[in-house]
Amino acid sequence: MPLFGRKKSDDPAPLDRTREPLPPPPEPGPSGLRTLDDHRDYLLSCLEPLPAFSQHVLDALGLSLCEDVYAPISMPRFDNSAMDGYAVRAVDVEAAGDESPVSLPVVGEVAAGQDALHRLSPGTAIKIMTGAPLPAGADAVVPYEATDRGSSDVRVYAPSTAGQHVRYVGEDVEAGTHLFSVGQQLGPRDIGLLAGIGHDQVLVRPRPRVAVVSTGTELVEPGLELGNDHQIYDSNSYLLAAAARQAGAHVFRVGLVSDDPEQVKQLITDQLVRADLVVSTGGVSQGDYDVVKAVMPELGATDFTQVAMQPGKPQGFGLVGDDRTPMIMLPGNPVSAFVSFEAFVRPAIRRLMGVTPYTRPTVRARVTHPVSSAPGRRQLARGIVTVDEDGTRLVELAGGHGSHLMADLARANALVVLPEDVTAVEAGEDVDVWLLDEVA
Ligand SMILES: Nc1nc2c(c(=O)[nH]1)N[C@H]1C(S)=C(S)[C@@H](COP(=O)(O)OP(=O)(O)OC[C@H]3O[C@@H](n4cnc5c(N)ncnc54)[C@H](O)[C@@H]3O)O[C@H]1N2
Ligand code: MOO
Ligand SMILES: [Mg+2]
Repeated sequence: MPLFGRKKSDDPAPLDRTREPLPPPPEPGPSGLRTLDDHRDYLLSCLEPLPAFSQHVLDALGLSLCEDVYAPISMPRFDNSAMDGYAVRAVDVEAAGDESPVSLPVVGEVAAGQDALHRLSPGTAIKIMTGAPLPAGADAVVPYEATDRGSSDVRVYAPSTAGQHVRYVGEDVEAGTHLFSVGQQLGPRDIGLLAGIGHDQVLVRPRPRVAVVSTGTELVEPGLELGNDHQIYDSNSYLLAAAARQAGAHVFRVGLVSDDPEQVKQLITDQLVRADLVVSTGGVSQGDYDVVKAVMPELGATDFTQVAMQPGKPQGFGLVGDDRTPMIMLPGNPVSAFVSFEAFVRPAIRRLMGVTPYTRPTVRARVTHPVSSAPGRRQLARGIVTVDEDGTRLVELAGGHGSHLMADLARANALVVLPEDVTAVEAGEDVDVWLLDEVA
């Protein structure tokens, strides 16, 4: 069954989200706001990995395996040649040298894919190509370069030893070997090995179908004319669709909807037939037109809260519609939306995919300039990480803290994570960072 374009009703065992009530949301932390960790853990506790599908191995790239895989065949399947040359008995050419070549009659030939029809008799040679089965009676291969490449007789100019240039059955993988475990995320080399043992299908968790929606009456689709002096282009649905795709999701970028309660409700409802997760931006703060917060409780999403983080303080979450599809409602400022994606949506996508760890690994880096942070909030500042000639990881901030500063976000390659109780870091101190890109 194709994974793309599948409807939820196609799922072999649709998730039954109706039985278990949601756990109660966590209590506020020391600052009076919910901590980032509590909010993320709460979201994750309300999600379960998607049901497994049998999938073509190539389309399983990046997906999490739902079966243990054992090798049905050995690799190599048979003793074979590692070189183009002549199959011989090593003992027949042990005296060979530049000045004292050994001459052997060539009694046959075997290429890759062919059966080795003849048994090698003592004192003879059989032409053999790389990957061809070693004829019975032979125990070594002499490469062409050590011979005169003769056709009816061959002169061998170098001695050989038993086993030379022979690849033995099972020396790579023995039939029955346990190769892959449940939960393993498949990379290109794994897919090569799966194909090598003959698997065209594997059982994996599918890519979550993630619908991304921007809300805001001021928004205009990129490529269209801005209608008045105060309209802006919708960057969030592109930013988050790209980030979700990079995280492994199959993304539907739904685009934008104005701050009209009925339109927001209708558009979200329309997505529920296909989405495993809905992500929206905007409309979750205190404003008069913050409609997401106003209308989503009618569809079942009720957890609107403030998280002790900067940026990304206002957050919404809930299960919406009859089948209680998870929906994460992020703040509208683009940097807040992105940082919230990293803190909550990326882990949620990974949880749906059954891929661990859910969170980005934290690494350490040395700040090159002093950094300040608001008390009581976990700071997730845009940073630029480099590696100096001693191999020390350095980080400087990319511009200011403003959550509208998109160009600084684009040139950053990391988020600098400062704990809630830290208000200042001096140059030369080490801090935690999440690397967003590979840093040399
Ligand atoms: N009185 C208060 N006002 C605000 C508070 C607060 O605590 N009290 N919090 C501020 C913080 S922090 C954030 S973050 C924002 C969150 O706002 P909303 O989630 O309600 O988002 P909007 O009001 O819809 O938009 C905020 C801002 O972002 C721009 N935006 C929205 N969507 C997009 C998009 N798709 N592409 C580009 N830019 C977008 C929008 O034009 C606004 O400038 O609230 C603060 N206010
Ligand atoms: O929380 Mo807002 O995201 O600080 O700008
Ligand atoms: Mg607002």
